[in-house]
Amino acid sequence: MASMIFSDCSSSTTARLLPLRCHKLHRSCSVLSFSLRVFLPLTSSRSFLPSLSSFQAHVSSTFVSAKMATESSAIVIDGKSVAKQIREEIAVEIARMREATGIVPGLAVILVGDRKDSATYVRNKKKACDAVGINSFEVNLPGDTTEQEVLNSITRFNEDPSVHGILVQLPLPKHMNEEKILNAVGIEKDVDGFHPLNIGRLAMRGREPLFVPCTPKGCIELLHRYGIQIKGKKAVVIGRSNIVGMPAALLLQREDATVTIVHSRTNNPEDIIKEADIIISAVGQANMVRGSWIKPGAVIIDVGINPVEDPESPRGYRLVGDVCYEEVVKVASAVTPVPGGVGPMTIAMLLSNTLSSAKRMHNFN
Ligand SMILES: NC(=O)C1=CN([C@@H]2O[C@H](COP(=O)(O)OP(=O)(O)OC[C@H]3O[C@@H](n4cnc5c(N)ncnc54)[C@H](OP(=O)(O)O)[C@@H]3O)[C@@H](O)[C@H]2O)C=CC1
Ligand SMILES: Nc1nc(=O)c2c([nH]1)NC[C@@H]1CN(c3ccc(C(=O)N[C@@H](CCC(=O)O)C(=O)O)cc3)C=[N+]21
Repeated sequence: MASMIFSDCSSSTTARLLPLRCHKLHRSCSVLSFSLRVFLPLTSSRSFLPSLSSFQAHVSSTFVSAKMATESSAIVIDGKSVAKQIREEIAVEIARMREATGIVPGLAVILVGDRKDSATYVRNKKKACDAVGINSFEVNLPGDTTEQEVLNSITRFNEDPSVHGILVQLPLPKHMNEEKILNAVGIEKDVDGFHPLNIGRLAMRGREPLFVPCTPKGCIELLHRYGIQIKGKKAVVIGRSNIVGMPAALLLQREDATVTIVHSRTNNPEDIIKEADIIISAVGQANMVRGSWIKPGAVIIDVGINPVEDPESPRGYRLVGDVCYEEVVKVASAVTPVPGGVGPMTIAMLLSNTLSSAKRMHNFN
């Protein structure tokens, strides 16, 4: 996690989710002078999962024309609710598979070292597995363990038929060769989608990866489920890491967006970002993207998870995104909050990849 910092943005009003009636009708929102398309969550026909929508059941159309509100005008893309819905869909599928075949999907997580944030993520993944009926296997190794010991655990899980997905929690301790370790995960169990063969296939036209990395997949799934068109749009991805930025850009391109990547050496990033219809930010800098950088009506997916000091919070800090939420919510047409945006989707996609893996291995559709 990035170190804690104060930011101007964090000192203004606290970000709040819009009430659902604002998503639905928009009559309760005050109106500005220009129109925009308002996006409603929907069970995407392109979704990898069957249609099952509880919180959307009352919403009949994909798009509703509406006016932009003067304050807190953007639609809040509610990743927490969408992730919950997806987990429910996955649980139904897992039960169906178990009843038909007796097979229960299994996910193995390898955690090396004692980083608090990593331990929290791993705990949350285990809870999520339990809730949907995935067996979870966990290996905790001390920070000073050898690379060989990590490789041994991977080999064991590669050979274990009750394990359908293997995740090595990142970051690894500095003395370890991340490339060597990630390469050891069998490609058919690479539910993180970090194996170079999966990433290579993602990058190539006409090739299909066995798994798509969870966080970028979660970003695209949110766009689909909110009926936000990607094809033909100008998209900017901020950040080019192997686990988020780069695969997010590849996925957007596969969805027929025209994609630009902004990174730490980009000149005049604001000018490039201002052109974008869709922005995915994965930087790790609290509140970096300001309202003035955004084209009115743009859609913003904020991947950043940044702790900022907050004496009023029980933990002494709270999490904010890369985007100055209070500012962009007034300019964008839709935005993901932090927390409650992309984070829960990452875990939902991990469960989904694990289920797909088990189905593929056992030829179950
Ligand atoms: N919600 C979720 O599920 C997840 C959230 N995260 C969060 O997303 C954020 C990014 O994670 P990750 O991709 O692993 O981070 P990395 O540190 O690996 O990558 C950050 C990227 O941002 C770029 N960058 C850094 N500073 C700037 C800047 N000022 N302007 C433009 N680009 C910049 C870097 O550029 P360069 O390449 O030039 O160095 C790099 O490409 C973090 O906050 C992390 O906690 C991560 C994974 C999952
Ligand atoms: N091999 C590997 N795969 C990963 O997918 C991976 C990883 N390593 N290392 C670390 C990052 C980070 N990551 C997150 C997952 C969920 C939330 C999440 O659920 N966040 C909640 C908030 C949680 C809280 O309050 O602490 C939210 O945004 O609402 C965040 C971050 C996965 N990562």
